[in-house]
Amino acid sequence: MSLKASNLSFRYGRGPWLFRDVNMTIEPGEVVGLVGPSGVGKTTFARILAGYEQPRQGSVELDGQPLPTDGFHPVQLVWQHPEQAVNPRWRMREIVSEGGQPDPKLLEMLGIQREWMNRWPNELSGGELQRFCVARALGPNTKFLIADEMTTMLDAITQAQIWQAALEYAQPRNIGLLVISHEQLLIDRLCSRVIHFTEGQIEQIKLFGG
Ligand SMILES: Nc1ncnc2c1ncn2[C@@H]1O[C@H](COP(=O)(O)OP(=O)(O)OP(=O)(O)O)[C@@H](O)[C@H]1O
Repeated sequence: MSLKASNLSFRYGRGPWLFRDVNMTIEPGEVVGLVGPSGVGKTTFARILAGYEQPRQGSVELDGQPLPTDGFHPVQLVWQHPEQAVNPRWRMREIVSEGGQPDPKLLEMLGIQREWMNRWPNELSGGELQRFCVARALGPNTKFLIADEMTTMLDAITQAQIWQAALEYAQPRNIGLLVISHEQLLIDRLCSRVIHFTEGQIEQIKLFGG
């Protein structure tokens, strides 16, 4: 069940091409880093993989099949602004089960307290809200998780707790992870492979530890 991007090209409107003919494959259970300078197109690339944006050229396939255009998306994206990723009119209980009932074990691993379930999104801190977004993204049908600066705005302890839970939960389930971050230490610690996104292309793929 690999996630494969083939010859992906994208530009906004008539603007310059952000990237052209990008090829990338992530295997199930793999933890891959994606790094590159600000504004180079990493978030846009992530949005295409998760089905929020259509490529101008090329395709994204999961296990050789096009990604579904409706229903639950097997490639889930968590980005750095949880408050913009939730419906403010829903209670947390509804939000977290948007893609299916979350595993209670995962909620516990993420430190989600039962009493938070009845709250509205604006009654939680950014870190508490992001825990819910991670729980929602690691739903029962998720095959790949794209973490786009997922813990950038959080303190070191919360950051470590969320990553530990995400990895501990994803790995035995063979969920692949794409970690987009400017924090080199985080990338070094988590990823077995790092993709460098530079002007318009994926420039090199560096392998660690085989
Ligand atoms: N909806 C949009 N319409 C037009 N241009 C956009 C749009 N969204 C992003 N861009 C532009 O596309 C370029 C790439 O943005 P993107 O957010 O994908 O980069 P990034 O590599 O993730 O950057 P960062 O590391 O700062 O998050 C930027 O120049 C940005 O201004």
